[in-house]
Amino acid sequence: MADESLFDRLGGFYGIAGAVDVLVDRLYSNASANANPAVDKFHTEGGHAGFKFLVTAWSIEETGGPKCYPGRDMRESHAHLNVSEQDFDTVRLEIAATLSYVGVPKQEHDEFMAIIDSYRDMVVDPDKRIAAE
Ligand code: HEM
Repeated sequence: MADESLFDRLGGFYGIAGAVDVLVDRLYSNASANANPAVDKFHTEGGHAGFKFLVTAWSIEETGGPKCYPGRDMRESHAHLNVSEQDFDTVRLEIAATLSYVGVPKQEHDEFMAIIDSYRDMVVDPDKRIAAE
């Protein structure tokens, strides 16, 4: 139904948790993401299951599901990572590829990617931000 939330249209808890399961596995072994030493360190130290939980809860809340995200805000949780525009594009590409891989239709794909893009300025380090033309 057109008035269903994005959360519902993505398959609710099970659909979102399933997509994040695939996404985080891909990110942990993504050589381009791990070219950022701070990201590589986090991935090497583990915390795989907890990270999947936080990204799942964030995605549930952002797409109109129940308020259940207990983590830090996006600026605070990425401040120490020196994320460049290129780093963001790497993660963005994995998110888009994962949505495609798990079969999310175009409408829902575009809506979810618009949410991701709205956080770019909070995640990219202010010193590495490339001003929009
Ligand atoms: C809009 C895009 C992004 C979303 C929605 C997102 C989501 C999240 C969430 C929910 C957390 C957990 C926050 C917490 O610990 O309380 C987190 C942490 C983290 N994110 Fe992201 N992230 C995004 C972009 C990125 C990018 C571009 C990178 C790397 C280039 C990245 C790498 C990490 C790492 C390494 C952590 C763990 C930091 C730590 O606890 O030390 N994220 N992210």
